[in-house]
Amino acid sequence: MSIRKAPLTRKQSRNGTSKYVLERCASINEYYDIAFKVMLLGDSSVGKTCILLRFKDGAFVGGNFIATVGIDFRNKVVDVDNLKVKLQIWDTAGQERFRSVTHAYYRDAQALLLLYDITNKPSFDNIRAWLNEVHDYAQKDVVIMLLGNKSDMAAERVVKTEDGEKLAKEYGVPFMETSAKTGINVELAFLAIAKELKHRTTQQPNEPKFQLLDYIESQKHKTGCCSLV
Ligand SMILES: Nc1nc2c(ncn2[C@@H]2O[C@H](COP(=O)(O)OP(=O)(O)OP(=O)(O)O)[C@@H](O)[C@H]2O)c(=O)[nH]1
Repeated sequence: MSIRKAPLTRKQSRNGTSKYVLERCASINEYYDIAFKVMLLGDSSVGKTCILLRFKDGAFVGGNFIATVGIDFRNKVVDVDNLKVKLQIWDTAGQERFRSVTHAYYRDAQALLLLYDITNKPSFDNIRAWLNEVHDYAQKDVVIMLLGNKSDMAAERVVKTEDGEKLAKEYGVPFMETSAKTGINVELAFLAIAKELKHRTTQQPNEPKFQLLDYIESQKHKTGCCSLV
């Protein structure tokens, strides 16, 4: 196995924004062109681990709930416009007692997926507190996406789709409802993030900016009226 191109890696600039430079990859075992770090955040039991495992392995690992201790990660390489994009996805513990551990990782993340559970109102109400943490600890130009998970549990829903949309609009971030159980919108969420990060990195000055919200909308129309929510 060989590396097709030198991967791009992030360099932190003084004003807190990130820049990417071409660097030779040391390992010959990793077949990718660009690598990004993505973090999953949200209250305990909203489904962060299940969303990650659904994306990584294409399966729902439900059943007994085992809370994440500290932090864990998985890699997945996806194709974006003929480039191999490696997403290193950090799964954080939602429990309060691990917060100081996870804060240390925010700074390295280029994207954050912020989850709540549509059957758990406090997990939605806490999104504002999570966004405050993001503001305090993450890079200024970090890509954020809001996900309302467990959309398969319609009978137990307590957070309306419109409330998720409204909150996302208020903060200017994309929003989708997902289900780690059925898999709906899980791949799309990660692919949209990968596309956004790839375009930010490789965009030429004369190229039009990639529109993340428009991309998500267009995928929604491709796959039917309600596939994103
Ligand atoms: N029905 C349904 N159940 C889900 C879904 N996602 C997760 N669950 C269940 O919710 C519980 C918690 O899921 P986890 O993925 O472990 O939650 P977490 O956010 O990683 O929790 P912490 O590790 O404590 O932060 C488990 O019992 C899962 O089976 C989903 O989309 N639908």
